[in-house]
Amino acid sequence: MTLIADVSLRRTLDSRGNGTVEAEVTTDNGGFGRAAAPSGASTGEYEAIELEPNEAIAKARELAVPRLVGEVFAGDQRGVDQALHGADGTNDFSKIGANSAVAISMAAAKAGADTQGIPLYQHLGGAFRGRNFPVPLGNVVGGGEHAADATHIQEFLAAPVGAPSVADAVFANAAVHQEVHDILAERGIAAGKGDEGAWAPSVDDAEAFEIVAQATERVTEEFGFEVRMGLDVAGAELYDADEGVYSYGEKTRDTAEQIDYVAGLVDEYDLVYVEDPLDEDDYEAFAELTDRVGESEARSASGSRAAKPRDRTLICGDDLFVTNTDRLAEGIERGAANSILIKPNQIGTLTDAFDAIELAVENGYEPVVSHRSGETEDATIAHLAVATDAPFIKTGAVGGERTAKLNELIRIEDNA
Ligand SMILES: O=C(O)[C@@H](CO)OP(=O)(O)O
Ligand SMILES: [Mg+2]
Repeated sequence: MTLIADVSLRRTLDSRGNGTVEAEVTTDNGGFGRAAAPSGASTGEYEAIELEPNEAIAKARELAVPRLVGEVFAGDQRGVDQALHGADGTNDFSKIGANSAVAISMAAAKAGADTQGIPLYQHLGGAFRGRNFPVPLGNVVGGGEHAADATHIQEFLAAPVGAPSVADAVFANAAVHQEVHDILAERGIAAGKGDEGAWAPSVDDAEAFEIVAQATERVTEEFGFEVRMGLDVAGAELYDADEGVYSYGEKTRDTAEQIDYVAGLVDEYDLVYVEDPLDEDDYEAFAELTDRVGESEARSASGSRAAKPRDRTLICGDDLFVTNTDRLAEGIERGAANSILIKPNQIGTLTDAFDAIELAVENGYEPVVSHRSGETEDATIAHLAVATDAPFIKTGAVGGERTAKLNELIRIEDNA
């Protein structure tokens, strides 16, 4: 049986050098799972609450562990996650910390898979998953909250939508990352890297667009399949609510101008994906932009999810939805966005993340599974993306904590 026999928690390092929560779950028949919580920098205002790691660990030991050990089966993910909610008692995990909750939730899932001797994606998604793979969105240039003195737009993403396999896609993104470096060198621009391994040159956004467009064109040619471009604008970080404007250094844009600006970028750079183009409270502006650029002819004609996401521009809500079904339901109601970013630690458990994905898919919203800027070697999100048939995964292009997920996707593809 998969009855949980032990839950242990410790403080470990994340990729930024901050502490995080790592959980280990063992079952009475020897199943084992280990997982660690990631952490954001450009966090949404409505995310579940992350506590200081030692505090989160102490609270989880006191309140959650007794409800799990000898009480719940690791293979029963909803049971595990219900116990975590019961132990916490709030709607934002502010009592035990979303970092403790998500680490335990993911470790239990791995223990559940381990006892059955099957891969995690199969435990979470069932026997028929593993044929489709998500397109990896790779951050190749960035700034915002992830790097000082770099671009205002937080992430310029490579999107290898034409790749015949996930392995080809992963290598294409790494090649775009290298091309960007070469182009920067050709232009005599020095650049360090931001939190997610993307180049963080001190250039304006217009030059970054030029550079990334050139790099994706070169790689498209070299690899022989289409590599497009995407963005995470992280609009809430640019938005000044008092003034009602988006600030790009000296240059500001009001909401109507921001919508025009992003719609113009979609056309000019044939963007396949735009995340958080607007403020996290502005459902209306999201709806207006989605109306303008979110639908393609292919999608309108079929009206179903069967239309490939690459046929239209995904307008994705990250800080807007924070993986929360209530916020997503409001977005669906108001026609805001056509895609949702899925970050398990934003909501605290895998069950909540699954419920958000299910609601999204039922309503024609594409789920995009995502890492955080502060990461660990944990590769659960690779399995989550395959388990849910997500069309995209956003998990960087290079760097050990990023390649942990990318290489896991290659392994899954190889063995599936
Ligand atoms: O905004 C985002 O989408 C993420 C990950 O790229 O950043 P952070 O983890 O800092 O919120
Ligand atoms: Mg984001």
